[in-house]
Amino acid sequence: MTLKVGITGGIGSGKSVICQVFKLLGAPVFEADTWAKKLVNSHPKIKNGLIDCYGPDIYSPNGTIDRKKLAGIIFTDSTEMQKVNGLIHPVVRQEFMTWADQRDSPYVIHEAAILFESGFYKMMDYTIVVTAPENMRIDRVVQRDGSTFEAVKERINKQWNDEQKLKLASLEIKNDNKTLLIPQIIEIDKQLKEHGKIW
Ligand SMILES: CC(C)(COP(=O)(O)OP(=O)(O)OC[C@H]1O[C@@H](n2cnc3c(N)ncnc32)[C@H](O)[C@@H]1O)[C@@H](O)C(=O)NCCC(=O)NCCS
Ligand SMILES: Nc1ncnc2c1ncn2[C@@H]1O[C@H](COP(=O)(O)OP(=O)(O)OP(=O)(O)O)[C@@H](O)[C@H]1O
Repeated sequence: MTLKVGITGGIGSGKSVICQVFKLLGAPVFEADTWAKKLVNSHPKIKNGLIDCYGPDIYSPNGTIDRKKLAGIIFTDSTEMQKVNGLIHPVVRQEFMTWADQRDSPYVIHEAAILFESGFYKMMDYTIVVTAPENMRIDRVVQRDGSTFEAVKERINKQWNDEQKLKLASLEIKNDNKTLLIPQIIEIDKQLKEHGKIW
């Protein structure tokens, strides 16, 4: 049976970098956010649902989502966010299950920024939280995206904190520039491949 391993972490924690290493070790990685963004533009159930809620102008004339409009709706009103997530998440979940069933690998990775918040974690055999000190995360995102300190801080304030995530997680990967990163990843990969479990 293919094990399902969920990886999450706050903005700038290093989820994507770590998933790249898992990919190099041969693990298939499902990037939930990338899939969700693709499905918003292509899946009839989501498209019809969003149009029913917000009118046809939520899509541009070429059929792609108006990101600014949707972001304006969901990031200012948590009820609307729940409604939109209620349309998107069941479809992403279904796509993930189908995708995972088709992979020939001892384990697969599900990378999601909101693994716990969305309840996706319940479908995983193991969950990993990537952690790093807040200031380091902010510095990384400022460097990566050219965002301001304040803008990153605002995002952080809207996400669950590490303590909340770690309470539900099976494991932590420390990406704090103090603990060696690659050996932590190699050890998890080895446990999964050789023993079909993480400790
Ligand atoms: C709402 C959209 C158009 C906003 O685009 P924009 O480029 O302004 O922002 P971006 O994509 O960088 O997201 C900003 C941050 O919000 C988080 N976020 C995005 N969508 C959601 C959501 N539905 N629920 C909670 N957090 C979300 C992202 O993880 C990220 O940290 C876009 O994020 C989108 O299409 N979201 C739907 C995809 C989705 O639900 N992703 C969540 C993971 S399954
Ligand atoms: N150990 C590290 N050493 C140096 N740079 C790092 C390290 N980990 C991550 N980075 C850099 O920090 C930035 C943030 O990392 P990454 O994009 O992987 O984070 P993320 O958790 O996926 O963020 P987001 O939630 O915003 O998608 C990237 O530019 C990445 O290259």
